[in-house]
Amino acid sequence: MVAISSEGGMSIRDVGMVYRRGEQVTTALVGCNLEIPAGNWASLIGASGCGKSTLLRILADIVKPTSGTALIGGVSPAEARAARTYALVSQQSTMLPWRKILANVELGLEVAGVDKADRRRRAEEAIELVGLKGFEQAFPSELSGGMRQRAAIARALTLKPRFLLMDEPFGALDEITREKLNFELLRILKETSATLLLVTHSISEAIILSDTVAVMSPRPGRISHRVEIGFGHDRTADMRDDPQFAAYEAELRHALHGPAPTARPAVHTASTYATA
Ligand SMILES: Nc1ncnc2c1ncn2[C@@H]1O[C@H](COP(=O)(O)OP(=O)(O)OP(=O)(O)O)[C@@H](O)[C@H]1O
Repeated sequence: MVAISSEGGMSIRDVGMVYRRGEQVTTALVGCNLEIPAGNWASLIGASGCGKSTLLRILADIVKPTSGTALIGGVSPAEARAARTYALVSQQSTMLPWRKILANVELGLEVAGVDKADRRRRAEEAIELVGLKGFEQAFPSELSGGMRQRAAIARALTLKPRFLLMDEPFGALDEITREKLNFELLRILKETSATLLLVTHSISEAIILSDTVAVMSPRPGRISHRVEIGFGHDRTADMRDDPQFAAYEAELRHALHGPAPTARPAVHTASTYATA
């Protein structure tokens, strides 16, 4: 059973987004609705350009919706940003190349004005949580892509965010590293009780990391389908062997691409079976 706290989760209500650049007008989102209770994990999947990142950027207060309301912990994204209740991790999360990993992980705390001893302690804790202990004094260029992404997650975790907004955080990684980080993220989510909204192109990643997978229709994007993933929060790699996992995959594939083409029935004629 998934514990749901009463603190307030994330809420997207009737959100629309129109981008205007000179003459060019792009309707990215229309009438989007999504409720993510506190402590729950949700993913957004959908065709390229359907507005997944736009929804995430609205919650992260990077862009303002042209209509509707977004709430994060019961307050506007701007208020949540000021209160530092959420952290954003994206595929392009960058590490400053001239700073060692520890100093990079401390960066958010430094900007927040946290004193040196406290930020060192919290950065070390986060580094341990993501499994990078021993690499505090390495430069980003000395780490693999997966390790750098873990460092980006550690940096996000130092602020102890109640909400994690993740935009294709593992998109640039190979399959094996990606799966490993999926399960590390699950452990971290359980330990921190954070509420997650993840954008991903991977159906299996969405199932592994979510209580709810929201499917978006092609542009203009809206939430067209939702699948509740009933695996609870005690998940192990074995979940992929559960027949229910395949059923969720099929349902999501169907929601994304329509029904799978049925194989053309083989036509057997007398000559098919003719023997010489
Ligand atoms: N800053 C912007 N100015 C103008 N148009 C934009 C801007 N950002 C996104 N768009 C447009 O809005 C639509 C949705 O883009 P968005 O990046 O949200 O989609 P997405 O589903 O995240 O795509 P992908 O899966 O390819 O990353 C696209 O048509 C895109 O061109």
